[in-house]
Amino acid sequence: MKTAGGSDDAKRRAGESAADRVHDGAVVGLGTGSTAAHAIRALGRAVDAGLDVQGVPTSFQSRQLAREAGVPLVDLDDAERIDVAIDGADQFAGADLVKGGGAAHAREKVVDAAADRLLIVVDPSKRADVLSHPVPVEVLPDARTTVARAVAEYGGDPTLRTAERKDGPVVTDNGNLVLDCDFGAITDPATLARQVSQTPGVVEHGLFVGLVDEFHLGSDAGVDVWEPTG
Ligand SMILES: O=C[C@H](O)[C@H](O)[C@H](O)COP(=O)(O)O
Repeated sequence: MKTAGGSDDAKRRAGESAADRVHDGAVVGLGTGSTAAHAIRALGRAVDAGLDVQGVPTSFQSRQLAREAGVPLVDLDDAERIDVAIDGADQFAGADLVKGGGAAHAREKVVDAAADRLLIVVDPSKRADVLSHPVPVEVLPDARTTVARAVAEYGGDPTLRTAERKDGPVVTDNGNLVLDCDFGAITDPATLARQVSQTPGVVEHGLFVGLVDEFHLGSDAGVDVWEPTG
């Protein structure tokens, strides 16, 4: 599992803090990544202690982890509602995020946007004044070149994500490819998000604009919780 970034203790504090917010009877979106994994494990312990929840996984990884932790699952298309989603981020600035370091951002965005409340769990290494992390763009395999050309026209530098323990590209849970697109400093995330979304062949991108209800930032000292403004 990807563990880059801050300390595991900081991630654990953030994940446990968000899991504490989940009420009995809730349907919970289960984000992907090393920080959301701590929330899933904490939910599993809460289920052992009697909490009644159903989890909606956002990836193969979060489904497996939830199974191991004992969190009962419901598929996204069977869930009548999602009360709260808990998810990580690769970078945040103000209320906006870059996600998709684990290539799970397409399903994450569907679940996170459908949730009544989205709680984002992060550590201090994710904080920025302006977003500048390369934006993962999931593309239909045949559209890789045309999307890469369009991204270059928007001022981005696209790189096909390659696998670490397989020759060739990363293939997402949805059977698609990922272009990591470096736009430098992203001063207008909403406009860039619209441009990339409108590009034929793009399945989903990792810019999450205006979706967050609450941040849980774990550090070695504790957890800060706040609601973004604007
Ligand atoms: O595709 C993966 C997700 O968007 C993750 O939530 C994101 O990459 C953050 O992961 P981590 O908590 O491991 O840094």
